[in-house]
Amino acid sequence: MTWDETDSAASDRLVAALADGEDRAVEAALRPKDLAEFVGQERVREQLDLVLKAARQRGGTADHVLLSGAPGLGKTTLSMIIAAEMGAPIRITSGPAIQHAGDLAAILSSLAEGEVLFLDEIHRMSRPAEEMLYMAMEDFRVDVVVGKGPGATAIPLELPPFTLVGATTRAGLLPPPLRDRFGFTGHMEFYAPAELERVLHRSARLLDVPLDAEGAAEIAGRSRGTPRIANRLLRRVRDFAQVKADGVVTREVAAAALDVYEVDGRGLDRLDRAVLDALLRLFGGGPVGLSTLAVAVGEERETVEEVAEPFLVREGLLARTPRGRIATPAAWAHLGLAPPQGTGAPGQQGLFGP
Ligand SMILES: Nc1ncnc2c1ncn2[C@@H]1O[C@H](COP(=O)(O)OP(=O)(O)OP(=O)(O)O)[C@@H](O)[C@H]1O
Ligand SMILES: [Mg+2]
Repeated sequence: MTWDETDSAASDRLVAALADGEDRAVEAALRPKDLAEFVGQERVREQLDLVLKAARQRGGTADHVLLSGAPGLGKTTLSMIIAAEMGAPIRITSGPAIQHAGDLAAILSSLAEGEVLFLDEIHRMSRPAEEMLYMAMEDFRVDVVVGKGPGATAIPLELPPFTLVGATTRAGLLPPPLRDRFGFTGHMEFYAPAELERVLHRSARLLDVPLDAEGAAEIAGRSRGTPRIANRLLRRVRDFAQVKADGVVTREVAAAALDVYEVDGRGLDRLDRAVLDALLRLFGGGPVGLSTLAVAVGEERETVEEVAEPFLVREGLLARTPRGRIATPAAWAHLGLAPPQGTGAPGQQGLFGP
């Protein structure tokens, strides 16, 4: 099971990073339309701005762009911005949608000059399609194979210059020859709270939700560094503000709403807290094996490992060690528990300083 699949299995979570049905319905409306409107990612934005400006000055087509980063950080949004900034049309497809090289040939041969081809989940393309893509990216040419067996012939087909924008949540899975053919790679980072506050104010304006500065800060702190999650939490808080308060999203309203949805002050949900709680209360902070921990929480091993742990590790609450999972001092503090006397649980001595 891949990380993407487990995350989608758990995508009913309010803090899931992958898009759910409601997200897809509203995201188009919330997408920034140009680079200036795109919040954060300063480095990627600045570099991309140069790439696009230079291409425009030359009157040519922009280099191929690879965007990598966790779900919900703005890869699709940025691909559309690239097309808009170039004044070019965009064609959208994805790795899993391209089963055969012929599917890709059909798309490539119908591109207009300068068109942006957005290839989402590019790491999930089939091998033959990938090989066809190498040549298309480099030489703007494909070989279309006609016929079968010994009589088969390859007919070269010239393509108009186009810009490939590839997106991937797992850049490490891309074969190097593919990665090397991108002129520019932008790695998207998780967003700082102040950036998420800007995303939230912008979305609130578009959705006509009265949101004050402290309300935005409260939601931002619970959004796991991810604009998609911030926008989703904003919608739930809006419901609460409308039904239980006077419609205005203040710090109190946001906190009360997200407490109802069991998303805590740091963005942990019920599953995340259950894992930490078991680790601390039942196993004294560890080390404990993954399987044992999963049984204690009543979840599958994979769910704990792929769904809950990545964020806990990122937050510095849990560490994976060869001897098992251990809680950090921050985990004890977060659940309001006192660590065992001394330097921590057996086996943890010296791991976190004196
Ligand atoms: N920098 C940003 N500024 C404002 N809003 C953003 C930004 N990045 C993302 N968003 C918002 O977050 C939502 C999710 O972004 P997007 O769909 O581009 O993510 P993604 O990286 O393509 O995710 P996935 O990996 O699941 O395809 C969009 O609705 C968009 O409005
Ligand atoms: Mg996307």
